[in-house]
Amino acid sequence: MTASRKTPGTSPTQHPDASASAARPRRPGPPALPFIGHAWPLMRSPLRFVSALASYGDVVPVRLGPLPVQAVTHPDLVHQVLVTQARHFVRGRLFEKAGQIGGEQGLVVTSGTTHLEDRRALQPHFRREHITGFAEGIRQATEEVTAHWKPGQTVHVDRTATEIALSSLVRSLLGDRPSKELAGVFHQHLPTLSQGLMTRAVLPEWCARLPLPANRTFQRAIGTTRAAVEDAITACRRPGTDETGLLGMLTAQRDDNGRPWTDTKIRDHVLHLALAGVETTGATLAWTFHELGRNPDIADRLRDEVDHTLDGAPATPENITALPYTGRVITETLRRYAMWLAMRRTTVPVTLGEHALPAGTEVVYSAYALHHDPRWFPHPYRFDPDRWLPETARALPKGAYIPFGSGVHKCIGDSLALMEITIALATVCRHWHLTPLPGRPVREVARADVHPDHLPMTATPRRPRRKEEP
Ligand code: HEM
Repeated sequence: MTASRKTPGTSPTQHPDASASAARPRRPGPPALPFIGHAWPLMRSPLRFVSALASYGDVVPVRLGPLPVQAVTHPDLVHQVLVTQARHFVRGRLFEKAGQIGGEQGLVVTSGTTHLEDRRALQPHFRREHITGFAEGIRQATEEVTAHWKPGQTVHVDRTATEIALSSLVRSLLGDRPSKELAGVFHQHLPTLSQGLMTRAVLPEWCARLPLPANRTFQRAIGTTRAAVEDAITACRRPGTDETGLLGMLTAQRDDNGRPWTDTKIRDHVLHLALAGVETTGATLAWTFHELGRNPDIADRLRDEVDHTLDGAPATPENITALPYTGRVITETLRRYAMWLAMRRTTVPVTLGEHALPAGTEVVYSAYALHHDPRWFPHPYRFDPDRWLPETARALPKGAYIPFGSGVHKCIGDSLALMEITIALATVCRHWHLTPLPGRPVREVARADVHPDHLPMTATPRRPRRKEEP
C-alpha cells in the first residue's frame, strides 16, 4: 500500500556532496535589521528566504525578531539534530507557541520522557492494522464533499481538500459518530490558529499582546476550539458510546497507576492531532490536484493507473497498494511543498560539524529548503514524479528528503496521511477531471505548512474505464 511504502531515494550510497561543510566558502549570514532582525523578509517571502540560507553555509545565524537562531541547512547536520543527537534537543520556540494554542500536553510540544511515554501510548493506534479501519470514512468524506459538484463548475480545490482532510480526521477521531459541530469549529478556526502560530513564532512577543483585531480573533479561536473538543470528550465518556475512533482510544487510556487520562490531556492530544494533521494533509492533496491540472501527461498516467487497478471498484486500503505511479506523484508533491520551518533547542553544548552551539541555542531546519537544494534535487522546481523511480532516483544523503521529519518526533500520522491522500485522490480522479482556470496563477503561501493562496479549477465529469474497455 502507498501508505506503508518505504521512503524512496534514501539509499545508503553516499552522495558526492553529502558530507557537511565540504570545502564551501562560508559567508556571513544574511543582513538583519535592528530590533526585528530577519522578521521582515521572513514575513514577506519566507520560502525564498529559507531556501537561500544554504548559500551562506551549513549552519547560518538568523534572527527571528529579537530571537537569535541557528538555521541548519545541510542534510547531514539536520539528521544529527533530528536523529543521532536528538537526545540533546527539546522543542523550540515555535512548538512552545503550539502549546499556547493546543495546550502543553500534546505530542507537538512535549519532549523527553513525557513525550516518549505518550508517543508509546498513541503509536499503536496509527499503525496500518488500525488505520485501515478509517479508510471507508475517508472515502465517504471525499464522496460527500464532492457530491454537489456540477459539470463545468468552478470548484475551490484548496477548500475542498481541507474539507476532505478535516472531515476524515473528525471521522477518525469520533468513529461512527461524526460530529458536525466539531467539524464546523475546526473548519472555521484551524486556519486562523495555524497562521497565528507562525506569525507569533516570527514576530517579537509583545506584538501578540497588542489590542489588535487579529489578536482578539486568535484568542477567540483558541477558546472556541478548546470548548468544542471538551464537549466531544464529555460525549465520548458517556456510558454505551462507541469507542472505535481515536477519541475512544484516548478516553480508554490509563496512566501507570491505572487512572484514566485527564480531560485536559486528552483535549491537548486531540488539538495537536488536528493542528498537525488537517492543514498539512489538505495542502498536500490540494497541491497534488494543482500539479495534475498543469501537467496533463502526468494526470493521464495517474488516471490510467487508477482506472486499471481499481477496475470500477471504490478505493480501499487493499487496492491502493498497487498504485506505484500515484505513489510517486504523492512523493513528489511532498517534496515540492514540504513544511518550511521547524525548531529545536539544545539542552547541552552541541557540536554540529564544525559549529559549536552552547546550551539553550534555538535551532531551525526547513524541509522545504532541503527539498529545493539543487545539490540533491536537480531542477528542484520541476514537478517530476519519475525522479523517484528506483533506477533514476539519485542516492540521497540522510536528511535530504524529510516531508514527515525524522527521529523521535517523526510525524505519527504519516501512514494515515498517505492512505488518506491516496484514497481521496483515487476517489476524485475516478469521476472528475480538474483543470486550472486560465490566467489565475497560484501562489505558495507559508503558514505552518505551505498552502496555495487559492486554487479554483474547472470540474468536468468522467467515467472510469474498466479493464476490458479499449
Ligand atoms: C501530508 C500530511 C502531513 C505532513 C506533511 C506532516 C508533517 C509532519 C512533520 C514534518 C512533523 C515533524 C516536525 C518536527 O520535526 O518537529 C510532524 C509531526 C507530527 N505530526 Fe504530521 N504531517 C502530516 C499529517 C499528519 C496527520 C494526518 C497527523 C495526525 C492525525 C499528524 C500528526 C502529527 C503529530 C502529532 C506530530 C508530532 C509528533 C511527535 O512529536 O511525536 N500529522 N508532521
